[in-house]
Amino acid sequence: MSHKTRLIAALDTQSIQQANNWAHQLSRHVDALKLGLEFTYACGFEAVKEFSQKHPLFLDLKLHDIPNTVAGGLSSLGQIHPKLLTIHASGGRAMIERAREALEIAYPNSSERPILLAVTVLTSMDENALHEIGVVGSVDDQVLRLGKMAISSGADGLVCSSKEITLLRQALGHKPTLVVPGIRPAGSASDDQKRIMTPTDAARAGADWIVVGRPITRSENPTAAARAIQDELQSA
Ligand SMILES: O=c1ccn([C@@H]2O[C@H](COP(=O)(O)O)[C@@H](O)[C@H]2O)c(=O)[nH]1
Repeated sequence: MSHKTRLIAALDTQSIQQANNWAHQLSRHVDALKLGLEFTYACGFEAVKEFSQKHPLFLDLKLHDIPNTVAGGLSSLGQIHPKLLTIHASGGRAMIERAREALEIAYPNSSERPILLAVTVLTSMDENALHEIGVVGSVDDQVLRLGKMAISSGADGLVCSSKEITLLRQALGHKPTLVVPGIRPAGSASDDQKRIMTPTDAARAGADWIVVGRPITRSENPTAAARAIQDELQSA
């Protein structure tokens, strides 16, 4: 059986009404919806909680702090039941281990526990950006280093770009969930995303989930844009 790549639409907005409108238009055409910093800071956790009761949710808050604070943050998720959530791999082994422990306590039933994803290198960064923050070597080296460390520390999966999927699969096998933003349909204008691929190429590379924001939400017809991406994934 061929590998199925699932589609997440990123709803980056400060408006509950806008998020609900998009969810209404998109929920039959995508596999999950992503809320991140913009929605959470503007609309609050009650709004995130309500949303999570209606839709499969990827809660992308990318926690990055000392282990005790990250563990405390995850313990406070309470009634929110995201399907996937994120921390930064660069927070280090102790932070990831504590994040894992906190989730196991907060969600004792493993079938309800969110998939813990560690962000390797943001898809908006290229090699120059990495060098500027003092990382020597290639993006591939850094993704691989962080990816191996994060999985061995208890992360269930990684956020990476499509360009690193083959490398990560060779090193880590097929168990880790690979979630891939930086997706741009052919012909898209360039923007802040640096390590990009089309939906077709990401599916062929073996992404478990792709995350697509602006190509859907800024399109004149978000439903048609999501359906076109699903069609690409089906025929990849
Ligand atoms: O490395 C990363 C990690 C997370 N993201 C998030 O994905 C979406 C992508 O949105 P687009 O509009 O399709 O660029 C966005 O919410 C980011 O926060 C990422 O892009 N890269």
